[in-house]
Amino acid sequence: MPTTASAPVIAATGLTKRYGDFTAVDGIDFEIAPGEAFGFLGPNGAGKSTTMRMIAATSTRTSGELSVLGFDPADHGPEIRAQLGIVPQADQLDEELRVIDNLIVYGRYFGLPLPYVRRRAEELLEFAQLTEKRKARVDGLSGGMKRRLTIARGLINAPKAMLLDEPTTGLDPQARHVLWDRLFRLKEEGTTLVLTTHYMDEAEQLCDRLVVVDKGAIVAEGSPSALIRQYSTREVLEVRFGSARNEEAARGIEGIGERIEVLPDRVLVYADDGEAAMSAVHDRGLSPVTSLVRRSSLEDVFLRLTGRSLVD
Ligand SMILES: Nc1ncnc2c1ncn2[C@@H]1O[C@H](COP(=O)(O)OP(=O)(O)OP(=O)(O)O)[C@@H](O)[C@H]1O
Repeated sequence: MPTTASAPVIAATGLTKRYGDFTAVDGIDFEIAPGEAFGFLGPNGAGKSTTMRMIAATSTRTSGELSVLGFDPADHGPEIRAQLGIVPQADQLDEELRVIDNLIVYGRYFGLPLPYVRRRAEELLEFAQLTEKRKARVDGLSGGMKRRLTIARGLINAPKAMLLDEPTTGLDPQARHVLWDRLFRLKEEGTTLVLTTHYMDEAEQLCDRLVVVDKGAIVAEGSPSALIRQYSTREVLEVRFGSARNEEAARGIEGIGERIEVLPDRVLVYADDGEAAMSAVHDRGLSPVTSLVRRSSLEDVFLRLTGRSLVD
């Protein structure tokens, strides 16, 4: 049955994917509302791409329930794919074709009429800030431009939801910001965005709500700010004593703030007031080589929940 305005765009219950004995996605539950920007945040291998492939009906689930735009992907793959915009992890552009022709050829796959596809392709080039490159061959574009073209291509069929698998992995900081700006605009226009990422800043920038995934399971769910409030302190003091001395120094810091994490290169002191924690460290006669106070982030949430960093 097609979806209604208030029904979730995507809903999963006990969604599971096994490859032989290995469970890549382990009974996850989530619901994504229309117009929401929803993220799967987790490290490499957490099962994010597998989940995206099940949503896009390009991989079958082993068990559980999944509804995408009101359809079951097991039976309605083509109907689902016709209404989704898909941005895979690796750009699959036709490198030898010109920029504009990549959009036109892709639009024709959907059986859309040529005059419509031509008009829409021009609009999307404008959106992707690639109008000046419309006649360039794809193999001459930068990584950021290729990503934007892949996003434009995913929008050719005016999708009800965009699936973006690690949209900015491999891009330099400036290209990431340009891309975030474009995705932010889509979000403002009300497009449902479903994205995977292992970058906490990307999740914080773009997601209204996210699930933190680890080893195929969801370990927490909420808005970025709610997750930070629930699982971390307001601020974090980062102190470095030199790699051989961090463990020993951490013992001297014990009792300051709410919690301490010792990483190979630094000690994190979780405290609502980071400056006060820094004074307390100095009062104990400890003098770190470097110290800084920052706000808590989703990286801290992940560390708290799993004991590991998002990016190795
Ligand atoms: N076709 C497959 N056969 C066997 N194992 C697979 C297959 N596809 C994925 N896996 C395994 O399932 C786990 C989850 O992979 P998945 O690609 O979904 O993770 P991910 O969170 O998207 O990470 P990445 O960003 O590295 O893609 C990994 O351990 C991966 O090796």
